[in-house]
Amino acid sequence: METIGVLMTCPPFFPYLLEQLEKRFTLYKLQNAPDKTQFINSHKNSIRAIVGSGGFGADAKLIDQLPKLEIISSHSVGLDKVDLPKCKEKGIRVTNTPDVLTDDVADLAIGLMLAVLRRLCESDRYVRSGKWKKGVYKLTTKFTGKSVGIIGLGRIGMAIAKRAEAFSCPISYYSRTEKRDVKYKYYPSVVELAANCQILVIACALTEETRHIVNREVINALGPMGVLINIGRGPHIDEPEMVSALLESRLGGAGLDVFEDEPNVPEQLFRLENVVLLPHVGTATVETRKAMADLVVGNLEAHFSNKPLLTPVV
Ligand SMILES: O=CC(=O)O
Repeated sequence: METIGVLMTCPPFFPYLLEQLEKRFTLYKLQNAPDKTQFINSHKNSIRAIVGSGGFGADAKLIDQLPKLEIISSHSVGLDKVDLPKCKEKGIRVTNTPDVLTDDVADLAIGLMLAVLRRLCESDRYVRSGKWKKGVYKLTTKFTGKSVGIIGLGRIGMAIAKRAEAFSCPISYYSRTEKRDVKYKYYPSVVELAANCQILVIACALTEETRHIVNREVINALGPMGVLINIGRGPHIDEPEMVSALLESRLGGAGLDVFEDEPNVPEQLFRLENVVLLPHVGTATVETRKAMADLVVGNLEAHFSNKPLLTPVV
């Protein structure tokens, strides 16, 4: 294969992906460039592909700057950082990494439910700080049997439902339309879903329609005993509203893997023990990140050898 220029818009965070790309392509690492505009200008005629991630994609401005761009291969399932309409308009192909990460993200959602209700992080801190020697730890809340409401019943939402069922949790969901072949209870609005579950999980894609899908009204419907879990994207939640609700005890707790302005997390949350905060690690296992990297590279190889893409979106 001739040497093809690939622009990596995400930080070179995963050595395996880097190695695989560098073996096959001429890699331009945008995050390492001191002057990004100048960097793009000097390489724009060589760049035929972009590799991005959940946090770093390609906006309309970047796409327009690259006259030879043919494909964007994202190391993520979420494509909210890629301007999809622009890609469609210009005939640029887009791929993501679905399926291989579903288990990890669903596992983490259940982990967050357990961590919030059973106070796993706080009780760990209790032992480490020596407080156990002075007295037993307080009682927590049972997880088994809690009703779980899922926003978005796609691949990840279904995998969460399956796991929660094993904990005898009644499952309900919200999605744009009711799913025909699903036995879980459907609510046509997120407020109704929140009012009828004890744990509300966000598992949908981030789009203009789902931005702030969890707003003040939804949070109030979930209520002071309710727990909010987010393994989707930060902007799914109106974050200041969630922070106020937690501070005012209008919301029972939260397990959050994602935030509106990562890696900045509202510091008021740091002192709340009913909140568990993770640094966007839903897919961050060695096994899954490798499988995602293989898909990123596989899609590029398929495209540049005129074969069908492995996981096309556009
Ligand atoms: O955030 C991770 C992903 O979209 O894969």
